[in-house]
Amino acid sequence: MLINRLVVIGVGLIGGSVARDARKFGLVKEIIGCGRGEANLQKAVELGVVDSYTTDVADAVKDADMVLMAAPMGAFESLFRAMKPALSPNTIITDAGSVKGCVVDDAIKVFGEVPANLVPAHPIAGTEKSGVEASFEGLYRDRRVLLTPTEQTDPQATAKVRALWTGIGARVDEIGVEHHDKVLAATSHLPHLLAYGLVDTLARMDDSREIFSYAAGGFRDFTRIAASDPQMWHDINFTNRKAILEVLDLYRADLDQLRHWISTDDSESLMTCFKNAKSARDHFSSIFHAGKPGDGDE
Ligand SMILES: NC(=O)c1ccc[n+]([C@@H]2O[C@H](COP(=O)([O-])OP(=O)(O)OC[C@H]3O[C@@H](n4cnc5c(N)ncnc54)[C@H](O)[C@@H]3O)[C@@H](O)[C@H]2O)c1
Ligand SMILES: O=C(O)C(=O)C[C@]1(C(=O)O)C=C[C@@H](O)C=C1
Repeated sequence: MLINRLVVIGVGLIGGSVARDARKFGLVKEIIGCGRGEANLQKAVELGVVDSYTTDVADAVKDADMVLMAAPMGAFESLFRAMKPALSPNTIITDAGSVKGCVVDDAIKVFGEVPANLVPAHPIAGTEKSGVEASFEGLYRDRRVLLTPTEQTDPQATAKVRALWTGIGARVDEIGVEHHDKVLAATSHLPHLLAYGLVDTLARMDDSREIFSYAAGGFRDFTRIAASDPQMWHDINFTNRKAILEVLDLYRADLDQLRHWISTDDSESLMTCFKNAKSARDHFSSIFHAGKPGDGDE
């Protein structure tokens, strides 16, 4: 058995999906859920996603082999504080958060250094749905998971977290914390910001929301992710502020360029941009296997 007692803090889409597969693949003996919303945790027990739950973080982690933090990024510092008095030095702490630098920073704030058994991780898979009822088996099959161990991280702890993810079918890579946050700002955080921004702009153009009656597949594909949980994305934008602002500024300049080409009838430049973008998007489709809920290319 890889893990005797797994504690999942935040049993939502991501934590719930890991728990389902960890059980299905026989990687864990016991799963304890922990969080704030009792109704969600009760549902998690009813669905068989966790064996039991508690809303007391210290109580949850005290005899854990591994703790998986799958709550919004803004909760991490207070979760570290709450678990600190009860943590055994043998307990591995890992997470599924979308930003990695803040996990390391929050850990240093609370523990005074990066604990040797902290293995920050990020599964690059999800959907726009949230809560345990949105969790499902197979979310991580053939999906990438990025581990960002630090120089202080014990390689045995990293190996165990890697074994959890590969055991549920994911493809695991290791990457530096800063590089992770820059790349994800560009490929995940900026698209979500733009989708939220566009839908809000259109909603404010038309109080009656009549405009949406005439929208179809293009609008749906561009904006699916604006249906994601606002708290989660609020936290991501503030915890990865620097990298997001950098790529947002780059995109703003390019938007101005697009505007300029249209206003000056620069057909060649606009066409070159669209052809480049199509070629890059076709390449992405060829390396990304779609076909799961949320993939958008179905
Ligand atoms: N949704 C995605 O596509 C996706 C993909 C990869 C990683 N992530 C990351 O995974 C984490 C969880 O996202 P999710 O989509 O499962 O969200 P979710 O809303 O489905 O689940 C989050 C859970 O955390 C609980 N929670 C909220 N505040 C808490 C607190 N202070 N203490 C304890 N529990 C708390 C909520 O009750 C909920 O059950 C986030 O950090 C997110 O950035 C999300
Ligand atoms: O498919 C979706 O709905 C997602 O938003 C998943 C997605 C992304 O691809 O940007 C969102 C946040 C993550 O941290 C990882 C994956």
